[in-house]
This record gives sequence, C-alpha cells and structure tokens, in this order.
Amino acid sequence: MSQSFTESETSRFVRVREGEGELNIHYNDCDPGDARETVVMLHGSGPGASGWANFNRNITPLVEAGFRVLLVDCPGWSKSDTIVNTGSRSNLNARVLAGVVDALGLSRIHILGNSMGGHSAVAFALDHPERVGKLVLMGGGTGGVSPFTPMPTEGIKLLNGLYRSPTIENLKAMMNVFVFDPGDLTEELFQARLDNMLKRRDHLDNFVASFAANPKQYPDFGPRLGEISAPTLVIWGRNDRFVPMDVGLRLIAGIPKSELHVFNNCGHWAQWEHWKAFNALVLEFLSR
Ligand SMILES: O=C(O)CCC(=O)/C=C/C=C(\O)C(=O)O
Repeated sequence: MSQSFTESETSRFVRVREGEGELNIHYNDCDPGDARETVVMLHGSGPGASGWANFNRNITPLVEAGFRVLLVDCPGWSKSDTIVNTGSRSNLNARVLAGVVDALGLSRIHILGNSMGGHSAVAFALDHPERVGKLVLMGGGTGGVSPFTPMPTEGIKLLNGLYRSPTIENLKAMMNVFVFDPGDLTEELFQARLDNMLKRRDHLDNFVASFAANPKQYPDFGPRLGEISAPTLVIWGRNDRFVPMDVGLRLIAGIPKSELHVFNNCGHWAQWEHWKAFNALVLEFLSR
C-alpha cells in the first residue's frame, strides 16, 4: 500500500537544550506506525533548505519498507529556531540531533546526511557511536581541503553569495550549479525555495554572522574517521560542483566499513537527481 505524507501533517516541534538555553527544533515525522528502526535525514546548508525540501523524493520507499523517517531541520533553517554559530556547526547539529533523539526516546538511529547533513552525521557518529546503526553520506561527511579542487568551490561561492543577496536570480544561479541537468528544476521548485528563504531573514543574517565569526564551520574529521565503526554508504555525484567527489574518496579511505557509489551525470543533489536509483541503493544497504 502506498503511503503518502504531506509536510503539514508530519510537522512536529521539540525543545532541546543547547548551552545555557533551549532551541525549538522542527522536524517531520513520517511513521508507518509499527517501525522497528528509524532513519534520520539531515539536510544541507543552502538558504531555504529543509529536510522536506531536500528529501521529499526519498521518504515513501523507506516508510513502505517499515522504517520511521525523521526529517530534522537544523538550527538556523526552516521552522527551527535561528542561531549564530561561532564553533563547529557539524558538532552543533550533532548535539541538537542527540537532544531530538533523546526527547523521542530513540536509542539507535540510522542517519542519512546530505552535504552539511553528512558532516553533522559524522560528528554525531564520533560523539555517540553506540547510538548509530548505519550511515549514508552523500555530498558531505567532513570539512577540509580538497587536494584536487580549488576551494571554496563555485557552488559554495554562489551559496554564500545567495545568503548575502537573496534574489530569485541568485537562487537560480546557485541551483543551476547544484544539479547536473538544470532541466529538472521547475519554477514551482524555485518559488518554494525562494518563499522558504525569504520567510526567515533571521536565518540568512545569522548564517552570514556565523561565517564571519568562524569561517571554518565544518571541521576536517579526516584524522578521526577510523573511529567510526558504523557500516557507511557514501554516495556522490561525479559532477558535484559544491563538495568535490574526492571528499567521498577521503571518507571511504578513512571509515573502515564503508563503500562508495558514484552517480555519473549527477551534481550535488544525488538523492533528488537520481532519486529512484538512490532510494533502491539506500534501501538495499539499510536492509542488509
Ligand atoms: O559547505 C559545505 O561543505 C556544505 C555545503 C552544503 O551543505 C550545501 C548544501 C545545500 C543544500 O542541500 C540545499 O541548499 O538544499
């Protein structure tokens, strides 16, 4: 039976402790009702990004296979509280995720992280190894310098520029570099992202303030990847112009139980550009 979910009917909030205060964190809870395992999906760092915007093509197959799917919106995005982050954003997101899974009474989770979400998933796995089942990392997993690709990449330059000047023209310029085939991008998708972005100017301002306070928001976890015991599936687009594919090679070189799948003719959004094959890959990996 095909289960379809809407963003509004799955929209939830939970308050988590962070430092001396609390953050109100939004997430979408797609629950088949009898799930034995939970997959948390963590989005990327673009303006207007959210769990739903990043992963709406990836939910149903996992829920139909019996997984509960949680789309957690990191602080500074979507309907979650805003924040100026002066430390490691990967570790901030990992702390917040720990608070969310504590509040929901979850002992172990699988994590599927896109870009910044991948960096954050690795941070969580390093801090809470006993709470991670499997990891799926795509287009991200660690900060650090590429030995082959000049950084910041063209995509990251467009992303940072969009935070400073949130116009439809700059959004289209970023998203056209995002994917391999811009023909898949629709005016409806652009408008939804623009609306998300302009709804929360505080998120835009605080991302810029965070970057000014600490230009290295995502630490290089390279020296610690060997500590990760979780089985890990790394997925990349060969044509990724945001986080280059050699980062994926660094991840499988460091994480002992890891494998890499590269999609040709694919940019930074493998889970969206090749969603049918992506979903089959992830389902097979999680179901082993
Ligand atoms: O700067 C990095 O290393 C991470 C970049 C990143 O997370 C970009 C992702 C953007 C999206 O997923 C989006 O805008 O939907």
